[in-house]
Amino acid sequence: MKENTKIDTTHKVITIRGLKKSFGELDVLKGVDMDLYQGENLVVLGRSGTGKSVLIKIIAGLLPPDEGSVNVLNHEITGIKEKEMDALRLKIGFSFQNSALYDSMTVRENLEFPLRRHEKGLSENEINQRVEELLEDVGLSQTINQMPSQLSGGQRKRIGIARTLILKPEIMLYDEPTAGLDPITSMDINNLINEVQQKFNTSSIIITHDLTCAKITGDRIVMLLDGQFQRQGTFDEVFTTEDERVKAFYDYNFTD
Ligand SMILES: Nc1ncnc2c1ncn2[C@@H]1O[C@H](COP(=O)(O)OP(=O)(O)OP(=O)(O)O)[C@@H](O)[C@H]1O
Repeated sequence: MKENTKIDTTHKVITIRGLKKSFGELDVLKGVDMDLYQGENLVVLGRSGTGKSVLIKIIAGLLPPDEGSVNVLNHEITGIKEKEMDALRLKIGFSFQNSALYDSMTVRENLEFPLRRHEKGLSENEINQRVEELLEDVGLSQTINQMPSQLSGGQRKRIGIARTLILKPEIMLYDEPTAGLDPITSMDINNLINEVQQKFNTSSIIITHDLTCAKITGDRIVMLLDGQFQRQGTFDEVFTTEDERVKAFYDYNFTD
């Protein structure tokens, strides 16, 4: 069970009602309702192809919903104007499954990049300070002048998350944060996700099929099955069920 989280259940940062999304004949999301509270880590679990990535791409304004309401930080994103969405996107940190660093840039340059692009008024001193502070926060100050090719997979992932954090997002979206990492490195990333929650007071959605990640990072878990959220609660609540689809997911996946 997680401790020390500062969740404000009176303040929703995302509210989704009746969200539907299809691709041609394929109905992926068939009426999803979801809330994300201020300061919460919400884990979305589901098998491959159930629409987890589609869900967070809709939240990030990268895919349009077909039906329903998606409210993010008090902006309804159905039919939102591109300019308003661009401004909103800056408050959403999206850590992609394969979020690649720029190979030809050092760690410092990788972290400077979003700042130079989106916060044009900053002095060189301020840029240096933001980069150095953030590297310290993610425990990788020593890598500042290294190239991505010189980092381990876990370090690259950490720097990728740091690059997302540098714009101080209010919401973090993590798409399969532990995919392709060994169990020890995965645990390192799980811990980082919790540290980010505590230090930056972000609200996060973590999509994963890694149950260890779900258990460690999730204040609340929702399970996407057949296009809808079928189970939600704490980790133990979600898996205390006779639903064979949920039990199968647990038995196959969990190694603790
Ligand atoms: N832009 C798109 N065009 C057509 N089909 C799409 C598109 N994006 C996603 N899909 C389909 O929607 C379904 C859900 O995809 P999604 O990537 O959300 O799955 P997922 O739950 O994230 O799976 P995984 O765990 O494998 O990443 C898949 O069948 C996928 O092929």
